[in-house]
Amino acid sequence: MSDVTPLLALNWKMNKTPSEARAWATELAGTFTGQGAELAVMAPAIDLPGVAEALRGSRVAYGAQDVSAHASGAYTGEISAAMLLDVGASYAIVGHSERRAYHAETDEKVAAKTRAALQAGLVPIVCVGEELPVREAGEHVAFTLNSLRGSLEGVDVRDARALVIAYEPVWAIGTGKTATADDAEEMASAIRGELRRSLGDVADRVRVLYGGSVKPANIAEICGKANVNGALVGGASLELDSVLGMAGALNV
Ligand SMILES: O=C[C@H](O)COP(=O)(O)O
Repeated sequence: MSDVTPLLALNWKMNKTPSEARAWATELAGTFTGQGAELAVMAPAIDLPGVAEALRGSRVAYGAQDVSAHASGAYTGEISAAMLLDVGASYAIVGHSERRAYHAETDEKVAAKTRAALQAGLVPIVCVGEELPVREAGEHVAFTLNSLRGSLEGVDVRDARALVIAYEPVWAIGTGKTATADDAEEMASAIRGELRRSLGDVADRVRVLYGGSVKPANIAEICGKANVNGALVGGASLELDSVLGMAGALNV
């Protein structure tokens, strides 16, 4: 593992009511000691005020699962970066494959959200990754890098901590099929190369995460690879024991 502090980002997706989220976060705050990794809870937006209160004074960060491309105005149902920052959020997932698939989010839209987050001072976790037929055709690297370029159109970052990239092969999400650690490293390394071309040396310290059926039993091997700086976790992020197990496995 490199000297970049790994990020363990917990994507609850559409799980946990505000009461459940607050109780869970209270328990986490009392248990997590900050073992060698940064931990961030990516909660449903409506859960965030309660999560914020529960995590106050702890070493756990939090964020949202999406953010509007717009700063304010007539965009019914959307939540702006400024609103998220106001409840103390540090991160927003952008371009998750479920948003791309179920909400028709294109790379262009993802780039607009990424820019909006960055302009406001919220760290976007920009997700890219291929579907199974693309991998089977051997085109996964070219596809994912093309998507990354589109998702970062117009983005310029000087501080490596301002941006996080998550490689999530769609075929490994919620399926129990994990990419091998070598698969994750192949793509993370390619992503870093692309970031170097667009951002320069700052790319060496941008965190590149892997996501897709990560759990306590496989996180250390995957995140032990040189270019993998943590994980974006769905299913295994819902239970406290499993989260503490993953955080412990990342202890460096
Ligand atoms: O954002 C997280 C990913 O979609 C991975 O989900 P998963 O860990 O349930 O496979």
